[in-house]
Amino acid sequence: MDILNELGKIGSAKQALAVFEKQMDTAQLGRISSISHPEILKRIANAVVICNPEKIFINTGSEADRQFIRDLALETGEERSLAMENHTIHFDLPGEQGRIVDRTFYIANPEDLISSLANRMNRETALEDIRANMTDIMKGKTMVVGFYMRGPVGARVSNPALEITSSAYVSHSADILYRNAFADFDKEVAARGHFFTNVHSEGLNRTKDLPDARVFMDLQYQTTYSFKCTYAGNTLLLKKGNHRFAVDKAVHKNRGEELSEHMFITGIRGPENRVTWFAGAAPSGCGKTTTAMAGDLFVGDDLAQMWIADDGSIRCVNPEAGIFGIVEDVNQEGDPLLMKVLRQPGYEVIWSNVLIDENNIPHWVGNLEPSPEKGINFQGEWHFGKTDDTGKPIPMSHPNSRCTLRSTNLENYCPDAENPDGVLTRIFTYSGRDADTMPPVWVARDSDQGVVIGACIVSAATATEVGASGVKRAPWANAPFIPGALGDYMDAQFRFFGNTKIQEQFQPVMAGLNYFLTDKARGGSTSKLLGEKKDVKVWLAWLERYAHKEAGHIQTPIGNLPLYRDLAPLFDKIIDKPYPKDLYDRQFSLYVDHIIARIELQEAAYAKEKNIPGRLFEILAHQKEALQALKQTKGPVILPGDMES
Ligand SMILES: Nc1nc2c(ncn2[C@@H]2O[C@H](COP(=O)(O)OP(=O)(O)O)[C@@H](O)[C@H]2O)c(=O)[nH]1
Ligand SMILES: C=C(OP(=O)(O)O)C(=O)O
Ligand SMILES: [Mn+2]
Repeated sequence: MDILNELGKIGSAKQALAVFEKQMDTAQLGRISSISHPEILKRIANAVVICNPEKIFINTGSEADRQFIRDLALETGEERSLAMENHTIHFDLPGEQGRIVDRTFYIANPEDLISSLANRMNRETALEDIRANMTDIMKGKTMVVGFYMRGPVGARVSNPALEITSSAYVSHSADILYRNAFADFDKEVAARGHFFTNVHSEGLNRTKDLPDARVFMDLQYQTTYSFKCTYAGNTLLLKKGNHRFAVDKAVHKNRGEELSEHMFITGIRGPENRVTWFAGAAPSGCGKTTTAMAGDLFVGDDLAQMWIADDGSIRCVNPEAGIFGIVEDVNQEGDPLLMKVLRQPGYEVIWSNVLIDENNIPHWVGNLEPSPEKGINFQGEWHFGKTDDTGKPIPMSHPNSRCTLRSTNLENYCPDAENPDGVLTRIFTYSGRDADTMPPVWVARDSDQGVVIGACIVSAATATEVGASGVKRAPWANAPFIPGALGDYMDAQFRFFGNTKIQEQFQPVMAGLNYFLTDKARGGSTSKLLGEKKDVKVWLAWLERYAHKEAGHIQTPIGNLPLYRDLAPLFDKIIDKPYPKDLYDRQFSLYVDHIIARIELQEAAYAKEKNIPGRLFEILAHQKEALQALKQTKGPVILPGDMES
């Protein structure tokens, strides 16, 4: 039972056109008449019948249409203009500053296998919930219908998707973050035989309605429903809602041939101007944007869809075309290229949940600029020293404050982002907020070990999820977006990276990265990090040299570690920074008991899941055994030099 159709009852293109004739003016009717695919017309018409908007706007992606949407966002009060031309501020309710994981559900039939890490709701219950909340929800509002491609037009893994929303902020964001494909949409849908549908309304946008807010994903009908919320992670379901559909497709339809990952895509220039492409996973708020921006050639900062091309190489495309990035700690020191877009004129930026001062200038925590004493932020009036109900100081900006901007505005933007053949990707990284265990970089000896690195990411919670806390497992940094069983997803990883179609010269180099190791965990007394943001460039450069067999390594039970004599010159040349040997020793010593505890944590957790490939347990057992043997001879803390052969 398709909920959209069940509630809207529009079963044919003819009925859909009758709805449009009744509800649209001639200009909009003219626009929709260029769409002929009956399924597209039906889904839009059903959404119209259910939500009952006062007006409908078909967004063709023209400059005039973009301007209409920008103006609408100001008119509805969802956005407000700032001092810098083309900059606006949007605030989400204080209680909805991140993804509302507890109110996010997969719509499932009893027989459907849904990830043990996700919420499910049966179809009948979801139907009633959507009926109760979305009927007439757009009364008095303008519904904007947008037609997008998630990925370059013509790319093998790109997916067409509709974004239907009463929020001008959401459609404004969609137009910055995705490729408007109104002109190609009909053709692309016909060629691919599918498209995704997203229906959203913020409703009355009141705190008291937040308990009723929902994010639903219907895998069977590739449709999302979102209501009574505004945060883009909950509402712009072209992003994580449709990412879940793409993951499902990669795992269940094209297993071993395709993957859909929570990864940045960036290129590093190595010696003689060669370009080596990276894709890397990190949980939300753990460094994807930062790493993508550290690259010389930017393609994406959050999502990657990949496939094995006919030449036996792995190709990646970004389903998105912009950044919805965290601004906390973004500053001139660590992020000069992002700062240019944020602080210099000439770019379009939607800010969210930062502090706006009396001169209409945005400010945020960690910008290393002088801070105002007062202003307006995510919780209303703010002044320095203001505390919440519990007496805790309220920060100037919410830790999940964001900026929304187009990739083409970035100085390191690479036009290959639009290449339907993707970028030939050699290096895959996995990272999390790991304060005390893993070194800054280590490389798997083969693809199976690489898959295990991804499976074993552990990370501290961030402000990107409402109510999250503690240190948790974060498999592939993609777990929140894996609809089905983890065992199937893992099997897809082994089959993809181990696919015999991948040619020898294109074999993936798979590595762990950790930017968050602390001084305290390595014998110091402070919680300061043992590195800084700009070091990211060095870790990437070292991996680049390693992939081209121009850097040596130390073999260890967890994988290969860099040599001091390769790193020190890279620190000097790339970021002009001394790299003392004792810092290297602290960063790359193996704290064996910590690592073994991590392995045991993974073994215990995966033992509880069904159908986990045995390969994972073999590799973990082997690592544990080798670590125990090493501990016998070298002790519990092993200097990298003590493992050199
Ligand atoms: N100190 C430090 N902070 C980092 C580093 N990488 C990311 N961050 C901070 O961690 C937060 C999240 O990073 P971001 O790259 O936006 O994460 P994403 O959500 O995965 O894209 C931001 O506040 C960054 O400034 C790093 O290498 N060092
Ligand atoms: C908005 C998101 O992206 P990011 O990984 O940048 O936090 C998210 O995953 O919720
Ligand atoms: Mn990000």
